[in-house]
Amino acid sequence: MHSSQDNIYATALDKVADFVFDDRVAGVFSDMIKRSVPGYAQIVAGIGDFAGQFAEPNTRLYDLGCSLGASTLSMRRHIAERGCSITAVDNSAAMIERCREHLNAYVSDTPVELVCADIRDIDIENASFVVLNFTLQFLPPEDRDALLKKIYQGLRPGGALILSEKLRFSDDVIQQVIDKQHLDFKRANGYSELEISQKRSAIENVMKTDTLEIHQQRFANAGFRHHSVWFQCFNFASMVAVK
Ligand SMILES: Nc1ncnc2c1ncn2[C@@H]1O[C@H](C[S@+](CC[C@H]([NH3+])C(=O)[O-])CC(=O)[O-])[C@@H](O)[C@H]1O
Ligand SMILES: O=C(O)C(=O)Cc1ccccc1
Repeated sequence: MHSSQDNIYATALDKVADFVFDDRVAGVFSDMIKRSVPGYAQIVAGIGDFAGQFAEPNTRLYDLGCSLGASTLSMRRHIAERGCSITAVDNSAAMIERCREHLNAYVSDTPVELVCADIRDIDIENASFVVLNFTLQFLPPEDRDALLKKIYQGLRPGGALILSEKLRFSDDVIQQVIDKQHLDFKRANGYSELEISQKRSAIENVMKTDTLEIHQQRFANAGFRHHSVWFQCFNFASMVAVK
């Protein structure tokens, strides 16, 4: 197992294709997400702490859009209850393959079921804890409400959902000043202007961000009466919702 530096957008491309989670991206993903998402490490650590708080004996925990398994590993380290299992799902075969290697590199009493599937097609049952760590933003916007409803239905009373997302701001001035902070974060992490702009073109059609207000409305529509942002750095936020 090795992780390489992300230089996917370092050379000028004639045409920037839509971003996909293929083998090439999977191979550099740890580096890419750390250098692109401010607060990522703190959020993943927090997900582990929340898992420790919400895991109930003989229940399931879900990591939806698990990529290389960072959130699953963090959850697994904090589960002290008996009879828990984690279901980690991603529809990228390249991610699932590498995720399996990461999980096998550590020992744990908590079993992980790794599923290569679309999170819109899986059943969610007997869940004490569900994680969507930067995954909902990749679903077509019209499919997001149904997924949150399915999660709410699959959660046990007192169970929780963690939803982390890149936010968009309806106020244009705020959008611009906070986006500048994110761009500076990427520059400080060694991304060139070319890399930043080509990546931006690659994700603009596949990652449609919502405002915080839309997320709050979606939680309420799904049935969640308790929800709050628990972490935010610039335009990246993580929310907790409790059934
Ligand atoms: N419909 C879908 N069904 C299943 N998987 C999907 C779908 N759409 C996208 N994905 C998967 O969601 C993941 C999003 S990355 C999550 C990071 C991780 N949670 C982490 O804590 O490190 C976030 C990012 O790249 O910004 C990718 O692995 C996709 O293949
Ligand atoms: O890179 C960015 O600018 C982002 O907004 C976040 C991101 C991180 C990893 C894959 C896709 C998007």
